[in-house]
Amino acid sequence: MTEQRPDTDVETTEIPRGGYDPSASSLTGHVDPAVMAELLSIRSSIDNFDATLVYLLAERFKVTQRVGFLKAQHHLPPADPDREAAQIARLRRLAEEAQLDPAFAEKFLNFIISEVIRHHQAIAEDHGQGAAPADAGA
Ligand SMILES: O=C(O)C(=O)C[C@]1(C(=O)O)C=C[C@@H](O)C=C1
Repeated sequence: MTEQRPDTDVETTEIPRGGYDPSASSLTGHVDPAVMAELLSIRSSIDNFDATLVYLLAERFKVTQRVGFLKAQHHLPPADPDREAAQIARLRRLAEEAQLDPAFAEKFLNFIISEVIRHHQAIAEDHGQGAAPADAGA
């Protein structure tokens, strides 16, 4: 027997759970309805990509948190500049192959890595040892 969902669970408006309105736009009323319909259709794909990015980033931060704990336990410095240089060179190459601006790929990776390093430093401080200097352990 299939379980009945309570009435309160049933979506009664066009705005889905979480209050997100995929049709929110400053262009409403200013654009031909057919153009608006095409725009909304393309935007639904953008929404899927953005959701995927969030999930991917969440998973990346989960694994880098493990690195943060490992580094803190073994008194290793939060940043590894040689590793970063290798990652950036690789991502720039991949970006070129994918017709993505390599400068953007580099900026994006640097942005993520600097946040990871901040997290590593916080983990190290929670372990009561503070952040190790960048060249320590080299
Ligand atoms: O691989 C590491 O050592 C990490 O700490 C992860 C990571 C990354 O986010 O990829 C972050 C900081 C380091 O400078 C290099 C790489």
